[in-house]
Amino acid sequence: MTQNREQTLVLVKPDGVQRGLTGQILARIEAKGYVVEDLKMIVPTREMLTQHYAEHEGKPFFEPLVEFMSSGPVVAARVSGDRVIEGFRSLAGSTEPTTAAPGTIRGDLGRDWGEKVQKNLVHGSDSTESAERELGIWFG
Ligand SMILES: Nc1ncnc2c1ncn2[C@@H]1O[C@H](COP(=O)(O)OP(=O)(O)OP(=O)(O)O)[C@@H](O)[C@H]1O
Repeated sequence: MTQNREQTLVLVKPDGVQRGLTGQILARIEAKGYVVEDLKMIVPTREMLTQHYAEHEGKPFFEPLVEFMSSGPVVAARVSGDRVIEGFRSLAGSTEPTTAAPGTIRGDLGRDWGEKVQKNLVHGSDSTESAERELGIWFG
């Protein structure tokens, strides 16, 4: 059997923390068998977010996204497991919470609020390269 143990960065965004969903979100990660290796709650700086969302700089939702992400505490988790990068993204569901599949974090717990940014509760790294880069930003 191929082993592919990886690490990923999971963020519970300010909407998830503010709505008191951190415990439920972490419970889903653990229930699937992934391991929370490190955990912290911080209000991210604009500098961290500009690095984190570098690929979106210049897009119309970039400014509202940085504002939203720095509007309150975020819970950052370093999570490990075999194929955890794609596994967590599958658990999170697609970007738009209104249409994310039921059974996923975004599909079950999220919706649209008529705002400029999709408040979609969580972030998960999308590749091993992104995970390494993002874990450096959030955990140093
Ligand atoms: N078209 C859009 N309008 C408003 N907000 C958006 C839009 N696209 C993305 N966002 C916001 O920017 C974030 C980053 O976009 P990205 O395309 O990387 O989404 P994702 O990979 O599904 O989510 P994440 O990277 O947060 O896991 C999204 O999670 C969402 O909060």
